Amino acid sequence: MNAPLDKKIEQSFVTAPHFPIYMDYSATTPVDPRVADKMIPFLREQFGNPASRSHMYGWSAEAAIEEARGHVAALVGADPREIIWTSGATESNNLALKGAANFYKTKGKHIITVKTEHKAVLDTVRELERQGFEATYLEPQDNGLITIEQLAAAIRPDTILVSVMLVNNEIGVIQPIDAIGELCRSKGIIFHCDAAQATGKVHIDLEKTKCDLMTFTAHKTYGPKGVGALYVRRKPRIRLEAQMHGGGHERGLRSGTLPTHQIAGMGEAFRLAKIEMDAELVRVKALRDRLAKGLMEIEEVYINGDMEHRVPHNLNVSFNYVEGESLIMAIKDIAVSSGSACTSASLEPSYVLRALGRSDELAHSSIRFTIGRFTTEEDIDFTIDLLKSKVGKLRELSPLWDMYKDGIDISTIQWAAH
Ligand SMILES: Cc1ncc(COP(=O)(O)O)c(C=O)c1O
Ligand code: FES
Repeated sequence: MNAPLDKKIEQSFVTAPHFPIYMDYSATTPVDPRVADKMIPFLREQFGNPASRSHMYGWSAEAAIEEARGHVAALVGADPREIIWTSGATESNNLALKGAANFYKTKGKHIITVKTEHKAVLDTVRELERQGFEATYLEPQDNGLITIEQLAAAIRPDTILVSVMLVNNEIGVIQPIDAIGELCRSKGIIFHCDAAQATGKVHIDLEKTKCDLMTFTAHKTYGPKGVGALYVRRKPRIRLEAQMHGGGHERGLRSGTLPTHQIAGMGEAFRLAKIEMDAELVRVKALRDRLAKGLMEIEEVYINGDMEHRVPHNLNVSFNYVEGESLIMAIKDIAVSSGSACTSASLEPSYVLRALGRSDELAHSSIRFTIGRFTTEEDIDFTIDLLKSKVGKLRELSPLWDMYKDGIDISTIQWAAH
């Protein structure tokens, strides 16, 4: 896995002389061609700076931005004035957490989050700890979900902020954000939710859900990379300390010239998601269930995370007695990941699966399949056949598999220290 990039690409074209079937939709999605078409005019004729108030170029860019703001707001039941453009979910999480913690620090310094959050939340909370805030990291249950009782027990008089994601990027489980919102509101605590993986997959209604800050990104929902948004509630009004200073764009909350083409793309992607979501979820779920059924025909396969409270496009599976990285190398014809894209560069077992109580071995032998808008039934059937054959071959080489087959309980073996 650690060969130079050009070597890796070259080798992979030897074993699979074409682009592999894409099953990594949670790392990023392809841009929908309709989204790309929407973006192009803002790179060509309508290239104006949306902040230019004195001519047609500026006005048309500004109009595109406000149209897109409306589409993003409409998908999540927000007022367009509650949507602040950012460069993606990482920035939105930083702005939400640092912005709220610093604005409200005189009220208290305690923050609650969950061990299985994305690094863009965990590392930001760690940074806040370095600045003098205190944090509690909730441990999810074996199914990946937290309970409302757990959260209630962690709340202290000085808790100012709770951050719980809507959909987990590795295992796809959906956290109970309606109940979390109710509890936080009743205690006067700000509730931030990272919904990067949720748009177009879970119905979000911020008129109903008592969430104060919500993070979005375009590139997980068939939009371009490098653009996102932060929802900032107006009623009751949530205040933030800006993290980016400059020209005072986005009502002073996020300075910087707005990337019109990116934003127009995000707006179009979210507009399409709203229209097509219900039909798409049914189609994708049928494909995911077909994949799950096929893979479960292999012996010693475990699904990670709750299957009921879960987005329909995610399947995270551990193939016991097979090393995850070797399996990924053996199945070059499909593009999957052994965890989340950001952490797959390290060979550490997934911290998300570890937090669910999975052993190192099972965490190491896990693969995340995430499918989507352009996945076909043929892709699924090909994947099942490929996995059946490669898992079988790798196990033939595994002494542990032989022992398991001979009925030896491996957990009782005393391994030599090294
Ligand atoms: C849950 C979650 N939050 C945040 C991010 C970071 O998003 P972005 O790439 O837009 O910064 C991701 C992407 O992997 C994610 O899955
Ligand atoms: S791309 Fe999802 S973890 Fe970074």
